Amino acid sequence: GPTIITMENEADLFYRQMPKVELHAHLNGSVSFSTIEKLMARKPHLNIEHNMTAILSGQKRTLDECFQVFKVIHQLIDTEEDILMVAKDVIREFAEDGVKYLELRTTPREDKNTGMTKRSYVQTVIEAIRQCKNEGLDIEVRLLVSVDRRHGVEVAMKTVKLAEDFMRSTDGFVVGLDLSGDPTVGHGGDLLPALQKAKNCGLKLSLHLSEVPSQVDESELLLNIPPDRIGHGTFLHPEVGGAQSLVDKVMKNNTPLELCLTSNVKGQTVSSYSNHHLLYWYQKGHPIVICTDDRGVFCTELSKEYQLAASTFSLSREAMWSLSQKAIDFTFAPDSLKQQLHQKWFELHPSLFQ
Ligand SMILES: CNc1ncnc2c1ncn2[C@@H]1O[C@H](COP(=O)(O)O)[C@@H](O)[C@H]1O
Ligand SMILES: [Zn+2]
Repeated sequence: GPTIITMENEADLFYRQMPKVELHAHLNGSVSFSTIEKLMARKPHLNIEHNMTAILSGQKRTLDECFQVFKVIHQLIDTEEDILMVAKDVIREFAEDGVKYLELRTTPREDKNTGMTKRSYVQTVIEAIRQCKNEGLDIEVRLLVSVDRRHGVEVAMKTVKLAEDFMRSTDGFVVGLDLSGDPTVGHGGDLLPALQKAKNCGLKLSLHLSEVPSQVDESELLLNIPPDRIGHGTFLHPEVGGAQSLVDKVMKNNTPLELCLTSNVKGQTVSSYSNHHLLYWYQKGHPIVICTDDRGVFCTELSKEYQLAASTFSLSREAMWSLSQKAIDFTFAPDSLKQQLHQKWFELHPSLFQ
């Protein structure tokens, strides 16, 4: 029959073709269903089903239940071979969605049974980035090493050392450190020495901050470092129980916020798309960047997040383009690469806005 191009299809295409920057993507949360299927075939004895690794559309979970999902995914991905396949698939899929610059983040894991060490884990992710580059994929990828706040300051210190070693030894692939993990466990303040050490040695810092309510004291301490970017910042502003002093600090330092709409709605820290704090910061003209967080777990795409933000807040395509272009300046990439990306955006603009 005839092909009917609906408005939705046309918008899908527009946001997929729009060049984009992804700055907040956890590797193991970004694994697509097709990759999960390959992993399940490798490990049939685990008896894992799809609804254990992803939160389908219309479904919601508590944040706590989201963290149970990561445990299942981690069971499926426990060898260097798995990591290589997963990282390559994730990079390829971001490229297919029109992402031109990707900062992946991941928590180094070791596995006594398979012989995987934290060092070989990071090495393997870097190998995947190299292979994708050699295959000519139209995407630049950099890596942030993640500190899981649940594991405490000693592990954090070791992770920082590992990140530092890789930053110095591997032609610029490792650019920073991420603080993540279940925000209801542990206190970010305990990790200050590790985060400070990372900052001092030249690693850029992206910190999950105020992802859940009642973390004013912790956020205050973390903002004093200060971080180079903030993940979520959902409960920073006074209207949601944060504090004006936190907002003032973020604004004084002009610290960009990484915002992940679907993640926050499906994890129920934000009650609906229209109540997302994107609007609060956007109206202030504060630097924000739209991200996916965990595109596999939350069943989304970066293009979809842009489309959702545009439709929820009635933002024009030019406004969305401008957001994606400004995000180039919030990357942890060197200036030369930022310039190349700006050039790419400049060249692609006419093809999207005739
Ligand atoms: C939903 N909001 C979130 N808040 C905090 N941390 C999160 C997160 N989503 C993911 N992670 C962090 O990323 C890990 C999975 O990827 P990697 O194994 O590191 O690649 C999770 O175990 C958690 O530590
Ligand atoms: Zn995150």
